[in-house]
Amino acid sequence: MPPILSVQNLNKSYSGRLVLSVPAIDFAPGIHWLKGQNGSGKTTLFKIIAGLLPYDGTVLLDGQYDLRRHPVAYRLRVNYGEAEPFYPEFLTGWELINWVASAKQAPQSQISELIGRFAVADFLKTPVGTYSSGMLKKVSLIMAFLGNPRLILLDEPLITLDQNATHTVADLIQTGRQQGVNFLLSSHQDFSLSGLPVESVWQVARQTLTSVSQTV
Ligand SMILES: Nc1ncnc2c1ncn2[C@@H]1O[C@H](COP(=O)(O)OP(=O)(O)OP(=O)(O)O)[C@@H](O)[C@H]1O
Repeated sequence: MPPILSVQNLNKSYSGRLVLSVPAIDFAPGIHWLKGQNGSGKTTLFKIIAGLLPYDGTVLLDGQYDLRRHPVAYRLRVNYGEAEPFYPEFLTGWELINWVASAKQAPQSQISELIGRFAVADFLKTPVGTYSSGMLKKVSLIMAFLGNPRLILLDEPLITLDQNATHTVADLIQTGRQQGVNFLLSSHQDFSLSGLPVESVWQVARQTLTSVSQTV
C-alpha cells in the first residue's frame, strides 16, 4: 500500500543546534504512535509535518502533495492538535472554531456534531482567556477534526481531558480510521492499552525517528 506520508532528508536545527535528522521514513496508512522522552523532538516533528515550522528536506502526503510545492492543498488535508494549545485570549472558542472550519471547508453540520460530542456549547461564547486547560484542549481537538483531513496529528491528545472527553477522542480516532483518516499520535501514555488499532510504534530519540515495532 502506498505510504500516507513520506519524510525524506529531513533536518531541523534551532539556532544552529540540530534537533532532528530523518533520512527517509514512510508511514503506511493507519494509526501511528510516536514515543519519546521530554525534549526528544516529537513536537518539532509534528509542527514540521503540520506546516508550521521551516525545515530542510521533503514532506510528501499521499505521494502527491508536497508541503513546500503544494502548501494549500497539503494543509487542507493535514490537521494538527497541539499538546498545549495557546490562542489569543480575547477570541472566543466559537470564533476560533468557525475560523478554522472556514479554512478547512468544514460543513456546519460537522461543527455542530463536534461541539455536541465534546459538550462545549455552554462556554464557547466566552473568550478563551477564561478557559481551563481542559476546556482549551477540547476546543483544540474539535479544530483538529474539522474538514476532510487525510492525516491528523495529535500531540498528547489525552492530557488534561476528563473521562468523557477521553472516550470521545478515542471514538473519533476509531471512527475516523474506519473512514480512511490516518493518525500520528504522540503520547507518554500507553496507547496499546487504549484499544485503538495502532499500526506501528515509533521512537523519537538521539535526534531521529526509528520504528519500534510493526503492529502492536
Ligand atoms: N523554539 C525553539 N527554540 C530553540 N530550541 C527549541 C525550540 N523548540 C524546541 N526546542 C528544542 O528542541 C528539542 C526538541 O523539543 P520538542 O518540543 O520537539 O520535544 P518533545 O519531544 O515534544 O518534548 P515533550 O515531550 O517535553 O513535549 C529540545 O531540546 C528543545 O529544547
